[in-house]
Amino acid sequence: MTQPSHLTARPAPSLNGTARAPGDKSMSHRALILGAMATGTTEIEGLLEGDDVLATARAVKAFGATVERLGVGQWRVTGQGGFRTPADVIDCGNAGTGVRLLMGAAAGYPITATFDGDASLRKRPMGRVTDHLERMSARFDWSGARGLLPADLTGGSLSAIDHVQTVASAQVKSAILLAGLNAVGITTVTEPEPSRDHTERMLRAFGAVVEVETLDEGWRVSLTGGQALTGTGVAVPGDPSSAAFPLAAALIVPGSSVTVEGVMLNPLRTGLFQTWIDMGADLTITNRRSSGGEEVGDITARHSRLNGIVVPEDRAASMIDEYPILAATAAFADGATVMRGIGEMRVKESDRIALMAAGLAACGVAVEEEAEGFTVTGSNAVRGGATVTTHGDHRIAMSHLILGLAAEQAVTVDEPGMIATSFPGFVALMRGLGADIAEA
Ligand SMILES: O=C(O)C1=C[C@@H](OP(=O)(O)O)[C@@H](O)[C@H](O)C1
Ligand SMILES: C=C(OP(=O)(O)O)C(=O)O
Repeated sequence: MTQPSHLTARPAPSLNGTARAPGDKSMSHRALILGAMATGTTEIEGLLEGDDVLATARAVKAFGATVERLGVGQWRVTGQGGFRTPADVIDCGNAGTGVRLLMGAAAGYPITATFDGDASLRKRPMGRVTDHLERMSARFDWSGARGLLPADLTGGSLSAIDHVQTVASAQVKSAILLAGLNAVGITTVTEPEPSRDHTERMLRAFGAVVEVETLDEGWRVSLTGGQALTGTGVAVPGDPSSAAFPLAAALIVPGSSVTVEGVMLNPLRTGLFQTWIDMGADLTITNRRSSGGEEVGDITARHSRLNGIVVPEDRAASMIDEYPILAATAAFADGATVMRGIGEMRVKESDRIALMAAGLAACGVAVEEEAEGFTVTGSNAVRGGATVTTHGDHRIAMSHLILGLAAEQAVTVDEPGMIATSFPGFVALMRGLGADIAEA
């Protein structure tokens, strides 16, 4: 199927209805990778069938696991208790999580592998992971610039390290812990604020012992090397980072009420929802339950008058992927929404601070960019009427399309095919709620 070159969102009268969030991307990558490292069978339900995760599924198959798709979101991974040298380059596509976690996992085995990705992934810093894997004795050779893909790994014979992070990163933490599983000694990662803990939780579900110590600031996670994983069942709940888009639309389009069911409520992922509540959003969570080792619930958002706030900087790790959509909703708030301490946004699929600032400004929104953040001053009438360059970043595309639903004039985005990396059903889901999003 050919992808449209552009998508346009037109002002919507109101959005109403109930939808289900797609499976969580972070957990989907981890379920496939741990399933492949384990011995035995891992049955996964609710796997996100987005391009990022499908690249990881192909990667773990290349590393020797048997990977079967049993039905929609239902996958079976049969692991060999280790990785073997793959025949081809491991192409992780657009996925930072995929490549960094796979590098960590693969580093623990006596194999070689070449990792690569698309043009965006080739620009993202890998040294934040590979420098530490090298300290553990893995070797990386770079055919181009050091620290940028493609990279050739020679793994095996690792020693544990004690790593103290200055910026919380679940990808760095996870890569080191996955390598640490096959290292000699106790591997420890200390974070200034806790980042998402799906790796730790899932490792325990696969039978590993992972210790967590709460510190005055942040926490310390450790595991002893030489632990074997055993395949298990994984139920992947809905992705809060994707649920954010239809919920945002409901908050800013007058007359709207939207419920998203089955959203994961891990407290290390819900910073955006708390921030919206702090801004005065009418957001209610019902039907809280436990599923697959995570709390999930149904979230209803109704159109709300939002007030700008200063977002606490120590919340950044719990909503790092959500600042683009927060900025889009802040464009409709009374006053300024100040977002700081988020320099990490500049090294995602794009420089998200620069692209949000440019896209919002093109839509007539007052925005001030800083080195490590930005401030959006809202208004109850956002002009829209722009074509926004996304640099192939799914969250930049979706955030501007949502803004277009509530603006005075339509908003168009380029490279909309990239939305499928994290949210392949985005357009259909939004149309089901009454949104007018179509090929430009
Ligand atoms: O571990 C993960 O699944 C993720 C961690 C975050 O990245 P960092 O670890 O770089 O903060 C986040 O931005 C990414 O989308 C998913
Ligand atoms: C940053 C993201 O993903 P990744 O780092 O896996 O590419 C994201 O999904 O917003």
